[in-house]
Formats: sequence, C-alpha cells, structure tokens
Amino acid sequence: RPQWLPSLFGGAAPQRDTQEEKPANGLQSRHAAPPALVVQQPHDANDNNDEDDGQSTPKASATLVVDSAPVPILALSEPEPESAPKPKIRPLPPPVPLFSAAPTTAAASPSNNLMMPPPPRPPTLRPTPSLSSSLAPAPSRLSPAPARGPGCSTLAPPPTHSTKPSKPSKAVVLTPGHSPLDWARLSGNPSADLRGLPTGTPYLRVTPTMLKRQTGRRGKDAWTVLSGKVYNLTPYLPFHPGGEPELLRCAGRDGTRLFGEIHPWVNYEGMLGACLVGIFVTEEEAAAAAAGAGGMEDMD
Ligand code: HEM
Repeated sequence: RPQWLPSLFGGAAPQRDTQEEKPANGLQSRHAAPPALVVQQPHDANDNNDEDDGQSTPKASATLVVDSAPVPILALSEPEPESAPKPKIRPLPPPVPLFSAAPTTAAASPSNNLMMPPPPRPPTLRPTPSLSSSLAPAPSRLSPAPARGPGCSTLAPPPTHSTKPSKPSKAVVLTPGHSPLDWARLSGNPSADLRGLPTGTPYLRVTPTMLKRQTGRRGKDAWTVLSGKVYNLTPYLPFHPGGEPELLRCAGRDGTRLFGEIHPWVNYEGMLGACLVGIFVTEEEAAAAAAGAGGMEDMD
C-alpha cells in the first residue's frame, strides 16, 4: 500500500471529522463524509408536515424568498391549484388577497381574470383597463387579444412599405355581353376579322397622315399604334374595362407610351390580333414602298 494513501485521506479527515468519526483509514474517512449530506434528505421527507423545519437548511430559506415574492401569478391563472393534489410542503396563499390590493379596473374585469391577471400596478400610472404595455406579461394563447390603445405603441407591428397604397380604380361597368370573356370569344375565332377593312385586304403600311384620320369620329374607325403595329380599336371599344373615352385617348396617334403608363401588363397583342391593320411607317418609307410596288400602299 502506498505510503501517501493514508496521508491523503486520513490527513484531511481528522481535521474535519475529529469530533464525530474515527479516521482509521481512507475508506472509513470517505464513508464518513456522506452523513453530512444524508442529514438533509430525511429532513426533506420530514418537511412535509412542518415548514418550520425548513428554516434550518438553506433550501428552506429559499422557500421563504419565494413566499415573499409575487411569483404565484401563473399558479393563480390556471385551475391547477384547485384540482391538483395539495402541496405537501406548504399551501399556496389564497389568490384573491394578492390582487385585491390592486384597485385597477383591469383586475376587476371578469374577462381579464379568466386567463391572465394583470400585474399589480399603481392606478395612477394607467387608469384605463388596457392590459397592453411593455410591462404586461405575454398574453396566453387562450386569452383574447388585448385591445391596443393609442399609447401602446411598443407592441404594435412596425410599419411596412411592402404594399403600395392603391389608387382608386378607373374601371367601368361594362354593358352585358362585353366582358373580357366575351371579347376573348369574339376575337379568338381564327376567322374573325375585326380590322374594319374589306375582306381579304392585306396588312397595310400606315403613315402618320393616314393614322391622324382614324380618330373614331365622323364615321371613321379608331386606329392606334402600339409598338409599331397599327390596330383598329373600334370593335374593342365597348369591351375596354377602362371605358371607351379612355381608349379613345390614343385614337389617331401612337398610344404606346400611354398604354405602357396605365397597364403595361396587358397582353394587347394577343387581345387585338384580329384588329391588326398593318405596320406604322414614315411617309418616306411608305412612298418608297409604293414606288417599288407600283404605288400600292399595302404590304407585300
Ligand atoms: C392607350 C389607350 C388606353 C388607355 C388610356 C387605357 C386606359 C385604361 C384604364 C384607365 C383602365 C382602368 C384601369 C383600372 O382598373 O383602374 C384600363 C383597363 C384595362 N385596359 Fe386599357 N387603356 C388603353 C388601351 C388599352 C388597350 C389597347 C387594351 C387592349 C386591347 C386595353 C386593355 C385593358 C384591360 C384588359 C384593362 C383591365 C386591366 C386590369 O383590370 O388589370 N387598354 N385601361
């Protein structure tokens, strides 16, 4: 046996347990230490009936600290203290005296007492029954959402700018039979010809002079240019969700910019395919094409 072993255990034990245990060897000295702990365990078991015993141990003193703090808020908000078995260590104080001292109207409200009693608070700080503030406890999932007053900005969500304020719509009420679906039926037919030209007329080279005459007035069809293509808008006028006057704003001129400002997402090419008159060209281009084609304005 090493010479240092008894000195290791036996050297420390005699100094500590001189009064109670005999430090004969290392093993006995190690067994002598637990009784200091075992003393506490039976004490906990005996603490069921008498809370005065707890004052002799540090654990009992911690219980006293809890007793003086207003922690039992959660225990009061749930029915467990009544249905659960009685606490053996010490009974909880009755819930009413804790909050009856707070003369706020929120504490007296039956709806608030159901799940979440408000924290005790001087009535001079907040005379209103509102429960929301930065000091209020988190609302229970089962309790109704607290009303947010103008002074409760701490819980309000931050303002977002993800949605633009919507502009008032200029959409009009279309006459029966002129819905977008009706227009799709009418113009979607492959044999539909809504150009307002004699049947079989080829696509035209439309000059600015020609376009200016097609204003939709005096018996003329309304033509417009969208991205270099000329469309006859007249058959579409009663179908236009924005109204006929709006659509006529681009009649007789290039409507590309105006169209793009209002609704660039509209697939005008698909919607006006049956209304295509031709392409928009300059006077020179039209003259050159006419000279080369024997004076004809239509496209080859
Ligand atoms: C260039 C002249 C045009 C003007 C000034 C114009 C104007 C308008 C306006 C003010 C509206 C109502 C927007 C709203 O709901 O507040 C509208 C809607 C609409 N326009 Fe035009 N428009 C024009 C050309 C066209 C053309 C050529 C087409 C297609 C053939 C068209 C198709 C539509 C459609 C489908 C809507 C409904 C859009 C939606 O509800 O989102 N418009 N338009």
